Parts: sequence; C-alpha cells; structure tokens
Amino acid sequence: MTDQTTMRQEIEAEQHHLDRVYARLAQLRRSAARAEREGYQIARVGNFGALVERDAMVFHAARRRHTLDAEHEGLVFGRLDLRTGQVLHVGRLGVRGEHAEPLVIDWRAPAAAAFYQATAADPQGVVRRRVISSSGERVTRIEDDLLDPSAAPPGMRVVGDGALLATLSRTTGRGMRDIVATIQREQDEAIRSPAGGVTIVSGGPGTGKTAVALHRAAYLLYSDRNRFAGGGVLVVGPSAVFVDYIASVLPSLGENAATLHSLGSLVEGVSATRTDPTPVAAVKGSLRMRKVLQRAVRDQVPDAPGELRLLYRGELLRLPGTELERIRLRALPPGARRNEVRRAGFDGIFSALWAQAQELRVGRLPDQRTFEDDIAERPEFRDFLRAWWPRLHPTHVLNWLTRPERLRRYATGILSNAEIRLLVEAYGGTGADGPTIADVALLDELDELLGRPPRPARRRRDPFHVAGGIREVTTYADRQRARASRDAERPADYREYAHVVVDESQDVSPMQWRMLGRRGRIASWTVVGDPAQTAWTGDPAELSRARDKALGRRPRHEYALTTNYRNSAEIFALAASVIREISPDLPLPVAVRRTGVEPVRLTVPAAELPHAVREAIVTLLAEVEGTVGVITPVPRRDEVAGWLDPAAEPRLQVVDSLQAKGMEYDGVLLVGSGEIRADSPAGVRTLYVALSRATQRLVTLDPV
Ligand SMILES: Nc1ncnc2c1ncn2[C@@H]1O[C@H](COP(=O)(O)OP(=O)(O)OP(=O)(O)O)[C@@H](O)[C@H]1O
Repeated sequence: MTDQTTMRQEIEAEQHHLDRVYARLAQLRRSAARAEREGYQIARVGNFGALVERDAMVFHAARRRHTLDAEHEGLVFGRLDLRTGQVLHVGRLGVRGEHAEPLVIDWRAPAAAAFYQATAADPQGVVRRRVISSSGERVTRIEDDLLDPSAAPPGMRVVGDGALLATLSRTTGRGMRDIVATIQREQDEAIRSPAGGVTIVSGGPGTGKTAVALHRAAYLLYSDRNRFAGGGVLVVGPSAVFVDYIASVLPSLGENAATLHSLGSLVEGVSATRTDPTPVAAVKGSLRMRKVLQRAVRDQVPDAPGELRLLYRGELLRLPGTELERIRLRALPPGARRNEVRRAGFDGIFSALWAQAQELRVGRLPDQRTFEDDIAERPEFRDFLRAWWPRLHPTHVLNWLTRPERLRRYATGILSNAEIRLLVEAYGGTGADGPTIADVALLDELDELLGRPPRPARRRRDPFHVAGGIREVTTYADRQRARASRDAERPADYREYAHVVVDESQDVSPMQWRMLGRRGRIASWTVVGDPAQTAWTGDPAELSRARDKALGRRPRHEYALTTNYRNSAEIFALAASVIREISPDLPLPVAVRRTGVEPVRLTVPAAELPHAVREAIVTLLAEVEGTVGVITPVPRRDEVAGWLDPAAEPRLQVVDSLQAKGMEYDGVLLVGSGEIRADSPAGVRTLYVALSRATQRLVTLDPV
C-alpha cells in the first residue's frame, strides 16, 4: 500500500468521525433552541420549584446554543489513541453523543492535557497522537506522532511528517493565528499555570510568548468562566499595530470576553500611536515624572485672573493676586486632589469677600448666607470662579508641559538639565500631534492626581425594573445576559479586572506599570516578555521596583520557552550574532526550521535608497506568499512609507523599529539597520527585535 493510499484511508476514517460530530452538533443546536423555548413555558406552571428549573434550563440552553452557533473552523483537530485502547478526539469545544459519550473533548479540559504534554520520553498513556487538519467540514491532512511504539496494537498506522513543521511553513496572514492544534509541551505548561498569582513567561524571539498569553486567557475563561468573564480579562500589548495583529486569536478560539488594549489606548478617550525616541521615553517613563506632575497639578492655570473685583452695594470688594493664591493653596494642601477640593477653594473666596465686606462696613449688609447667594448669582462672579479654579482634565495639565518655562519650573531639581532639555524639545510639538504612547501613562497619573469632582449619586438603572416598584420576573439566563451586556459596556477607566495579561512586558516603563497596576489591583496576572528585547534605557532598579509594586506579593509561577517557531534558522543566526555582541552568554532559543535561504545584506549610496527600497519590496512580494514588513528607524517611518504605496498592497506594512515589537512577517526589509543600532544604548536590542521578525526572507538595506 502506498503512503498516499494509507493517508487517504486514515483521512476517510477521521472524516467519518467528523461527519458524526457535525451531525450531532446540528442536533444539539436544535435541541438547545427548543429547550430554551420550552424553558420559558415552564414559568406558566407557577410554583417555585418550576421557576428554579426554568432558570437553570433557560440559562444552560441559551449558553449552549450560543457556543454551538459559533463558527468552528477546524472544530476537531486532534486524536489520542491511549494504551487502554480508548480513543479521544480533541477540539475547540466539547461535544457529547446521544448516550453522553464524549465525541470531542474541549482542548482546555484536563482530559485533553495529554494531547499537548505527552512526549516519547513521557507518553502519559498515549500511544499515538494525531493532528487533524481540515478545511470547513472536510478533513484535509493528518500528521501522527507515535509516542509509545511498544504499546502500539498491530496494524496501527502512522502517517504524515510532523504537524508542527507543516504549520510553521504556512504563510503569515495579516493577523496572528491560533496554535491550538500544535501547542508544545512547555507552552502548555505555561497556558495551564494556576489561575491565581502571577504567571511569568519568558523566552527569546518567536518562542510563542504571545501565543501562550492569548491561549492562557482562553484557558482561564474556560476553567472559571464566572470569575474571569464576570470581572473581565484585560490583554495589553505595546502598540495599536500589535493589538490589531493579535485581535483575531481569541475570537478564533471562541472567546470574545477579553478586552484588548495597547499601552496607548488605556486611558478613556485617548488613542496614542506615536512612539517617543528611546531617550525621551526613558525620561517620560521614570517614576520621577510623578513628582514633576505633582508640582504641575498644584500650579495655577495659565491665564488665571490676576485679581477679583466686585461691586457690592456701592462698595468695591477686591481680592488681589497674592490673596487669591493664598486662598487657593490653603484649599489645596499637598496630596489633595484638585478637582475634588474645588468647593473648598470657592468657600475660601466667599469667606474672604465676606470678611472684606464686613471690614468696609458695606451699607445694609445682609446675613452671610444672603450675601453669598447674592454674589453667587452674578454671571461675572461665576465666570471668575470657572477661570480661577476650572475643572481640569489630564490633557490640560499635560499641555502645560509644552510651555518651557513651566516645564523647567516643575522639573528643576527632579530631572537633570539634559533630561529637561530633552522634554522641552519633545513637548514642542505636542499640541499638533497629540500625546505619544509614553504620555498616556502620564495622563493616567494626572487623572489620579487631579481626581474627579464628586458626582451627585445616581441610582443604577435596574434592567429588570418595570414600573411602580414591580419587578419583572427574570431568569438566571436573562440576568447573565444583562451582565454580559454590562461587561461589553465596561467604561474605559474600569479598574476591577479579574486577570491582566501583559505582553512585551520588557518594554513597560515604571510609569506604565503604575498605570497597569491601577487596573489590576484585585487581579491575577500573566506577564510575558524577553528582557533581551527591551528598548528601556532608564534605571533598571526603578523599573523592577515599579513592576514589583504593580504585581504585589502574589505568588509567582515562572516558565521559560526555548524554541523559536518563527524565524528560519538562517535568519535567527543573524539576529543571534547581533545580540551576542552585548550578551555573549545569553541563553538563546533554537530555531527549528531551515529554509536554505540566507539573509541578504545590501548597501547603497544614500541618494539611491528610495529606489533600492522599492526594488527590494517588489522582489520580496514576489518571493513570499504572505505579508511583507518594512522596518525603519523611528524618525524615518513616514519618509520611507512615502516612497512606497502601502495602501495599494494589502500584504505590505511599514512600521518603525519600536512598532515592530511582537510583529511577524514572511518577508522583512530592514531599512537603516546601522541607524537603529546607533540610536540609543538600547539600539542593539532594538535591532535584535527587528532582525527577528521574518519567517522566510530577510533583507537589510543601509545607505553608505
Ligand atoms: N506551538 C506552536 N505551533 C505552531 N506555531 C507556533 C507555536 N508556537 C509559536 N508558534 C508561532 O510562532 C510565531 C511566534 O510566536 P509569538 O509571536 O507568540 O512569539 P513571541 O515569543 O511572542 O515572539 P517575540 O518575542 O519575538 O514577539 C507565531 O507565528 C506563532 O503562531
């Protein structure tokens, strides 16, 4: 029998099972819809027991129907033949047959763990592991691993030549894909790490840290849905480009309950995408900025009125600037939140005016209350109060930093002169360009320092309140649904996440750790990163202090990943040679795939760079089927993008070296590698990141 015939026969056998699963799924869908309908009918019976039964029935039926209705590409992707003779199929969701026999086990269930953890050295009762690929409802390929040949029954066939390599050789799309069928053992251990505490996953480029982080989010939502879907799971990545890249992984795993944010979009109403040059980011990310901002929030607003003049019953009441400032500072003791103590400032003004009116013996002076009511009604007085002590938004105060005189005043004695100069220059253009990603953590800090004016208590609308104190009878399912819709409407400043996942954590600055910490006060955490890829050039001790503070004293579980699944061995060898220059003893991952194609290194006269870039892109687009990324030094992204027409070619993306963090392309053109290397003390690390983004082809192009 030829290999192909064997493969065909095995595919047929799996197709038979898959057909059974899809038929059962259709049946389950129908009965879930029916159960939901019938559940509502039970209410008519009217007794308490029936209502409880209805609750449970409707809830389970509705949830089940929702799960079954989802699209399931590659619904069944694995099979285990156990020593006991038992056969288990593993898939994206659990499905039972008519007699409750398991037709498919959810990949996250404990019984499926052996699919990822069994090896030839430790088969865990598994004789053969099979990875099944399909397209729609048709099985297309099978890849087997014989883990325990001594226990294989006679006639057991082993086909294919490795699911992992087959998966790794496919082309890269615009979005990242899930790896549910080929999760490796060390990755699986990290994914199934205990739900509480802090799970820390480290590993070099391409070792699957992002994939692990996202599959872990899906695993947690499965293992304790009430806790994690109820409180919410927050996934944070470095940039908008990256969040866009990973956005489809969780939905492909059937999970929509996680909230994805970039570090630039964590604050309500802000969506920053600009990166600061590394030295500027180091200053903005330092904890010393908190002290600078503490000074700023106590300062008087620019253009505040210099004095208050008010004519009252023929007498001029006047509070000069010095008096106004004295009142303001008395109402704003150090540590007070300016927006919250506005009322105290206003009271100070009223008292000072009253005292003056008494001193001047204003004719027919009424009692103090009437006096205050009289002046409070004057529009010009109200305008004065609004101008003198406005309610401040964090962006107002950040904008004050664009005034060099103010910035110097706040930063002197806290930042060095050189750092102040860097900031003065960096904030020169803020008005026009909007905040950078590093500014967003400052906005969050300002939000905390400024506080919010006390709101009049507003009663939460009860979704089931009908009228006149009569509550509509609701089912558990209705309540769950209402809760889910509330979850979807979580405000952008929501702080009570049950789990926070931080990707590319090596680049989170101390100020950004403070911002994350505020959102994870009661959360458990998954933190993934690679210190060798960091662009952080600030104080390392300060960084670890801030990180430890955010993560608290929760127990830590650490995992290290050791295989690079992204880069061809040839490409990673070049990246590795660069990082070895500064870290000769750094343990590096092993790249498992060879393509036989070496990276290409080109130099051209500077004037010919635009032409050479265009030419290299044409070649790369022809050589690879998937995506092509152009990576540039931070200040040159727009210039290089201008030489190309990325909008006309959907496979092409132009990113700067910091936006390239976490990204992956089949072909990469790296423009200006020398400039990236020389950019800052972290230049070599940033270059290492840029060199490790390609799966198949890498071209570096430098002007001479
Ligand atoms: N077990 C696996 N099976 C198939 N593909 C995998 C597996 N693990 C990782 N990959 C693929 O390898 C590539 C790199 O994964 P990922 O982006 O998660 O790595 P990373 O460690 O976050 O990388 P970096 O630190 O460089 O950003 C992705 O295309 C991912 O799908």
